[in-house]
Amino acid sequence: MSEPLLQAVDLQCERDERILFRDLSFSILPGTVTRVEGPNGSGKTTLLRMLAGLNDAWSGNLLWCGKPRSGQREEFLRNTLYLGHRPGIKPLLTPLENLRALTAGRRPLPDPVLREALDGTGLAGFQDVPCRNLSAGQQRRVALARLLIADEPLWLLDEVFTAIDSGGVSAIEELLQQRAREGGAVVVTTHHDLNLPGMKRIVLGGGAINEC
Ligand SMILES: Nc1ncnc2c1ncn2[C@@H]1O[C@H](COP(=O)(O)OP(=O)(O)OP(=O)(O)O)[C@@H](O)[C@H]1O
Repeated sequence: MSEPLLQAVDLQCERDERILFRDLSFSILPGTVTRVEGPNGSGKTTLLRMLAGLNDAWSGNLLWCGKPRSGQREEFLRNTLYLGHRPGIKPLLTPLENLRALTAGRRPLPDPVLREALDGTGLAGFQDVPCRNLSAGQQRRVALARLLIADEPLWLLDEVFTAIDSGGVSAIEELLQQRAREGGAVVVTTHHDLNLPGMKRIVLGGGAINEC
């Protein structure tokens, strides 16, 4: 069996003196899609932000490729794509300008590549329109265009299906499976009825359970 990309050991997180989860252990293996499930407020976003290195209020251990993540933060960040539950789009910028800004710090790409990614998310004809004039689903699609050009092996995706129509959801499902087929791994939270073949689950709320 291949080595996990990410391993969580005995994670515990408390919010306002309430334990969200404890003794939570799981492995994220290459070639897998894992869904984090649980009711509103059970800690899905909190867990994803912990995994992404955006929240330090937790205890336990996280290993990246078998070694403590704390000692290899830059390596971890370089290999991880996190999309939060807000699209993170600047309303005054166009989709193209937003995508340029979102990718510039990591892997600057030429405009034709960015335009192709925006086309691929159904934004042909809207690439130069300020995002404030786009619908909620179109704004989400600007953020999702990153998935078409991402080379990070680990994707952490929080509620990225919000405001996306059924055709768009199917296209994203295919991208997640493609990342897994390519040897990457995806951890996703969603209230959508996502049911991919072989999908792993981490279930929060009422005592955390995991199946991976
Ligand atoms: N910065 C914060 N400070 C204090 N409590 C917080 C903070 N962020 C979240 N919480 C609390 O932690 C709990 C879990 O929140 P979280 O957003 O992780 O849940 P969730 O499972 O993603 O919910 P939803 O399905 O509604 O998106 C909630 O009770 C929330 O109020």
